[in-house]
Amino acid sequence: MIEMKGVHKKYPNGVTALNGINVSIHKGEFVYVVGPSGAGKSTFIKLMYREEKPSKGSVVMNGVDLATLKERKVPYLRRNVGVVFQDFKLLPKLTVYENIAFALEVIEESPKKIRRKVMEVLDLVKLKNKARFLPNELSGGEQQRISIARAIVNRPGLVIADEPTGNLDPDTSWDIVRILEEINSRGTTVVMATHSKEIVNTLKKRVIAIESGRIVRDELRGEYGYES
Ligand SMILES: Nc1ncnc2c1ncn2[C@@H]1O[C@H](COP(=O)(O)OP(=O)(O)OP(=O)(O)O)[C@@H](O)[C@H]1O
Repeated sequence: MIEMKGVHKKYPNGVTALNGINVSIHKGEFVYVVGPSGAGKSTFIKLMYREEKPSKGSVVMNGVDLATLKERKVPYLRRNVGVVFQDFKLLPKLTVYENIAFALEVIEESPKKIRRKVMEVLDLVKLKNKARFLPNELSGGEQQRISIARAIVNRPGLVIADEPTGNLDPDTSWDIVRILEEINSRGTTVVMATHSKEIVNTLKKRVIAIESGRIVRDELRGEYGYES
């Protein structure tokens, strides 16, 4: 599904964030990306939805090289990739329903289909009863569940989550990870950057550890491997 070969990323300020990444992630996998602060995890993730381009090397997703993908084709890529952020990034003036529907309106789905799909994902994250609420009327965990609903409403093949539990307490974090597991069990590939030792060591999945821009460990059913 995603193959990176010889990937380097140097930012315009001269910082080298990735320094020779070679990795394949297959359809249906659940992958944790771990490593110290500043190691390059977010940069690694940003390459997968073309938020950043590599300075060198290739990032191929389903046969398409994102390094050379034309700007006007990026929206097509993004339909197949749902992204979840640490700080939710919901639009504050839109209701929960509208935040999710927005992702479908831009691809010109019919109103009937939009309604069905939004209610389906709200059901999955167990927040149907909050459809008319504004984001700031929800708890952090609920906001993150909405942002996951928004990420999956187009049924993407890949969901990327960059520290999705970073702003949440442990119990709420578990709710979020369980939802990501559920999505993964239905066939969606999930890549999640995290600093949560507890989650990584409890739910054994593939672990890719990045340090100073390099993959230093890549294990199936791996451990977090840092003090926390
Ligand atoms: N837009 C940018 N411009 C310049 N340097 C950047 C940019 N984004 C990240 N960096 C630098 O690249 C390096 C890797 O950053 P990155 O955010 O990928 O690390 P990270 O592993 O996700 O860290 P954290 O766990 O703290 O989120 C850091 O030195 C960072 O300062």
